[in-house]
Amino acid sequence: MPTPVAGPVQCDQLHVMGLATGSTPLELYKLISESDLDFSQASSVNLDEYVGLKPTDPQSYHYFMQEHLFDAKPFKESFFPDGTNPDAGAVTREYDRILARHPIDLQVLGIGRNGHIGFNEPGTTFDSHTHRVALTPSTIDANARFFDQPEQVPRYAYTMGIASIMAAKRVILLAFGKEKAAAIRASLLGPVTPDVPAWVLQRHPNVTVVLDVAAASQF
Ligand SMILES: N[C@@H]1[C@@H](O)[C@H](O)[C@@H](COP(=O)(O)O)O[C@@H]1O
Repeated sequence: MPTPVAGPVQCDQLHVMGLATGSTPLELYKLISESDLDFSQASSVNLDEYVGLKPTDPQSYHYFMQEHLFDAKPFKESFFPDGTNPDAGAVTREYDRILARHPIDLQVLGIGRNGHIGFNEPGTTFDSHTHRVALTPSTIDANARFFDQPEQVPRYAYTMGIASIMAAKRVILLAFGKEKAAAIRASLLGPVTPDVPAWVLQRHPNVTVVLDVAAASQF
């Protein structure tokens, strides 16, 4: 019988984790929080952040990550695009520099109902790096459930680009629920089109897709 290893488990292969927000990765973050995994020597980079929200704002993605993962599993360092800085050029250049210094070993991804990844909305070019986006009505509507009033949903966000996501060594795409089924089918089986940003993952050499039955219901 192998002797159980006591104490925290270092993830030797994971120096940099790319992290996503939204309801989809919540269960994953809960499992990690309750595990013996130790990320204190690893870095994290988040996909995106709303423009105009401070890290202390409960609706910010920074706050979300603190609450759902970092309080239980602190990383050595965690990065987000600076949502408080309205100078998009400065924010995106700085985040691209951070990403260049922190190549992602494993990127966690959810997917929007319209096939967006991060906040790369339909039509985003596959060679895009960090940029500022105007959120589509569909995304504003989908994310309104996290806000008291729909008009509180920020209209802009900073997001890693599609090329930034594709540079990750490995990707794990999670999708749960029937409202994701059409986007999943179009992404995994559909023809190439920037209208479904997640389609680009068909070109990535190392993607794991985790679906529940409802999200897989259109295969
Ligand atoms: N920027 C995030 C995405 O990274 C996330 O994948 C998507 C889906 O969210 P949910 O998992 O709540 O359906 O929401 C937001 O738009």
